[in-house]
Amino acid sequence: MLRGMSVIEVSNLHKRYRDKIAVRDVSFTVAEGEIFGILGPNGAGKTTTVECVAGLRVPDSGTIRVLGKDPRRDARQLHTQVGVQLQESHLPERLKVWEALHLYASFYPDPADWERLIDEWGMSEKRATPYGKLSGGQKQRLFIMLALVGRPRVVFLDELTTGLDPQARRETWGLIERLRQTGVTVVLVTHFMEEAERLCDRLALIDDGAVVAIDTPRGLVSRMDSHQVIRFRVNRPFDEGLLTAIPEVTEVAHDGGQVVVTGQGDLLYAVTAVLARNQIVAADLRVEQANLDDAFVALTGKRF
Ligand SMILES: Nc1ncnc2c1ncn2[C@@H]1O[C@H](COP(=O)(O)OP(=O)(O)OP(=O)(O)O)[C@@H](O)[C@H]1O
Repeated sequence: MLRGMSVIEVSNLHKRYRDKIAVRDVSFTVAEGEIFGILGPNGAGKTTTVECVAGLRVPDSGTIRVLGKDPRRDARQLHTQVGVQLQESHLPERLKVWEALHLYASFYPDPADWERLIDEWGMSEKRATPYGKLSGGQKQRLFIMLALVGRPRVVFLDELTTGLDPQARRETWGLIERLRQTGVTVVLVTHFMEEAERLCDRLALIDDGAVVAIDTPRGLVSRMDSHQVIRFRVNRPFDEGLLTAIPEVTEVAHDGGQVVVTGQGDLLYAVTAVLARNQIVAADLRVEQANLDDAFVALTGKRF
């Protein structure tokens, strides 16, 4: 869903490193206030794309506008409006949380009140803790705060939750959802489907340096709605022809003791009606809903 004007416009981005084409042809726009995900497997070209858009790398061709400006030519003007948290960021081990924020705040003419940021991001108790003593999740919080201390309008977050345990990852997701409420536009690079599904308003699926699809998570998954899977166990042997004769059914298979029926349309109703009519009891019945994983596989023919 587009909420406002485009704050990022990328057209036909291309970038190679010597003989390796990292980004073949990437185009997308990001609207103000969106959380826009760039999702793809390792090596797909996500980081290179974001580094070009953030003005940290020079593309070989293509055009990029961030808040109407060129990230390289207008770097000085954009500096105060764009916050970046890069993959595998590091700080000196002994630098304390407050010192890092104090230092970063000094880079901006009109920084956020970083004492308040510390409170808002639940780091008051860690205020005087050195970077090297923070947990993975706390380090990520600090990096988000550092990306926000210049009061940016656009924030790039690259692989924010990679390396975090599931609980810390979920906590970080909660924090990013809070970012949404501040109205800041977020570009989130990730290779976690679940993360993209939960957080992003829209997503660009990237594979092998090119955009495969751009849509809302729901929109991407709904492309898969024509493909449903039902699993169940039966109380007695039965004639499979009963199921294959159903127009909605495309395939009937077995997985261990389970019957696995694939099909489309109102598959669940059609299958359960036939089973009931034939006095077959379906136990442990489960409908598998398509997710982003399935969408990615269907769109690229690959698994993450
Ligand atoms: N500085 C570089 N020099 C040469 N090749 C590079 C460089 N940086 C990236 N690459 C290659 O370009 C391709 C795209 O890399 P990129 O880091 O943009 O992908 P990614 O989708 O962010 O992957 P990951 O999730 O692993 O970070 C990869 O094949 C990578 O090996």
